[in-house]
Amino acid sequence: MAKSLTLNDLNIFYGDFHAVKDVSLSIAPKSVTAFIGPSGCGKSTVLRTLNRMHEVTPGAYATGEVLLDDLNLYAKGVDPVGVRTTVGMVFQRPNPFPTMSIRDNVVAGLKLSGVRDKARLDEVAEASLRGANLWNEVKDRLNKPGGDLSGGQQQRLCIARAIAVSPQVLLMDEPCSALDPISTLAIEDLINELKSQYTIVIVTHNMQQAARVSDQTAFFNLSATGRPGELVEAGATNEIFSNPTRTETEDYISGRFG
Ligand SMILES: Nc1ncnc2c1ncn2[C@@H]1O[C@H](COP(=O)(O)OP(=O)(O)OP(=O)(O)O)[C@@H](O)[C@H]1O
Repeated sequence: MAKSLTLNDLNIFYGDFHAVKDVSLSIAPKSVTAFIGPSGCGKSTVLRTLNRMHEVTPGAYATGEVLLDDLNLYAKGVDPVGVRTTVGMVFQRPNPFPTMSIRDNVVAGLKLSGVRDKARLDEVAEASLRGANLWNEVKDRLNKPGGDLSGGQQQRLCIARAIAVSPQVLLMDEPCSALDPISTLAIEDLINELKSQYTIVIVTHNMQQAARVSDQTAFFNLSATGRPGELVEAGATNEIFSNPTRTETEDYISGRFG
């Protein structure tokens, strides 16, 4: 079941460095939200706090709340490993285990959590590969290494791996930046299909991509180097692109800076 995310007064730090300031944002279930903004404004940092990946960096921490429906992911007693299963992540560069088979790549998370039944693993591998629009291309070579696939196929394999553990939210950090235009369109089509089941948040530098795939756009900026990044405005993507409230949003979207 896809869930909502609510960020309340989120402040994010790397040791002494205040990287992102006072972010409050609501993300509806089964929607796609795009994070846009110039380099260094904190898009990836905010994304990583949504599944507690951020705190893997030594000295990094966040204050405020991230609610998954009603559950505060930062409440005492919440297991960050469990959070990362519920809120899955796909990275900029496809990162399958290169020598592991395609099938085993998809079910790696399930195996780690103790599932051993072969029929069950085969079933999840097929469903996840179908869900990632990769099944037809790989069904005859499931035992070949994941590293043999093209870049676009590897990224869809990583999406299959992320959905195999039945997450409620999918985070994508510039998932197309290492891909050619045709593979990029395949991933965008896939995002459109996945949002019927998952809540999706995507960081992108590509304005057309944000306009094509997202329902909501959040524009981040920073007032000067060394200052924390801030959420300037968020709203329905067609509004943000056609009629932004703030001049800096308009300047960024129209390519006047960033
Ligand atoms: N591991 C880290 N340790 C210390 N500072 C970091 C770390 N990761 C990011 N930062 C700093 O936090 C700020 C926000 O970085 P972040 O990568 O989130 O920005 P971004 O908007 O995603 O940038 P880009 O579009 O270039 O990927 C930057 O000043 C960056 O240097």
